[in-house]
Amino acid sequence: MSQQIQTSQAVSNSQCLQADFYQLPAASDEANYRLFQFGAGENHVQLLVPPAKRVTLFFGYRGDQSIMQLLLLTDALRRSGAEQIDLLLPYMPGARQDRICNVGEALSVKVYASLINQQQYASVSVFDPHSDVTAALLDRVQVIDNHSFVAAIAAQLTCDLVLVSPDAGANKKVFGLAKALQGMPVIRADKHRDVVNGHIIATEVFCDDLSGKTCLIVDDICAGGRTFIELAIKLKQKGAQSVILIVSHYEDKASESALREAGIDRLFCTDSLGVPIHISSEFCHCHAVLRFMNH
Ligand SMILES: O=P(O)(O)OC[C@H]1O[C@H](OP(=O)(O)OP(=O)(O)O)[C@H](O)[C@@H]1O
Repeated sequence: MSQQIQTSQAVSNSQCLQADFYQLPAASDEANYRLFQFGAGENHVQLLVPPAKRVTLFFGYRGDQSIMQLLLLTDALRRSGAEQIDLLLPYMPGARQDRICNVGEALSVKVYASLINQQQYASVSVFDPHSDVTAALLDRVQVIDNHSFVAAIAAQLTCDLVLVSPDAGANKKVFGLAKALQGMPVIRADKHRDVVNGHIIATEVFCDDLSGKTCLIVDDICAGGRTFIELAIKLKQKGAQSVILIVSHYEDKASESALREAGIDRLFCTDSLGVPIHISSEFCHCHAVLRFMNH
């Protein structure tokens, strides 16, 4: 009898420990739940099998509608018995809107963070958010830096590498990264942005000669790409042999020809915002973000 009890206890312990994995957007062969929209536009989620008590929920943000899907899926999981939900959040929405730049704006990052906090996740793991404000606002947060992502790329390159910090806001993170990469040299740069229209007015690189160097520009996100276009032009003017852009998040909006013409030779990103489709695979190498999220 005791063996029977031990066996059933062992099974129930392992069930307690084992977490089900859910992902949103759903995988093409998703069998755990279905998601659809009613005619008026509401999303609807239905679980097809009961979840384990512990669930790991990977949420790839795909616009604000996907936030609603996340809230519905979270609710469905809890109602069906999930007691502990750990959220993997490769991209924190609103992370760049971390301060009020113009009168009348919303503090977007706080709004998104409040919604996530209301879900009472056991933990929230965020990959390379724009600034420390994200970590300050989210409850039970774990920030996953870009070190292993950049290290995996740098390991494939045999040339004379330098890191380039594109602006003052990136300095702290890039110097931390340099330390993790056994003291790789850092070139600092800065840009001046008109906060009213978002245009970049000037870019400076604090270094004279980059002859023979392969410059790794490392930043959290490439949106329109103007930051990196202006910077790459300056780096090539200073003699850089090669310029490689490494961003954790890629919005898939920048023009490949504009990036190339400015002197960017390759782009590395993750699929935190989806696999880019408007850029060629010869130019852009996209890594699966889950690999770098300690999962
Ligand atoms: O591809 P782009 O359109 O040029 O945008 C990308 C840049 O924007 C963000 O910085 P941001 O200028 O918002 O930094 P800040 O918070 O320091 O103002 C990000 O960290 C990149 O540097």
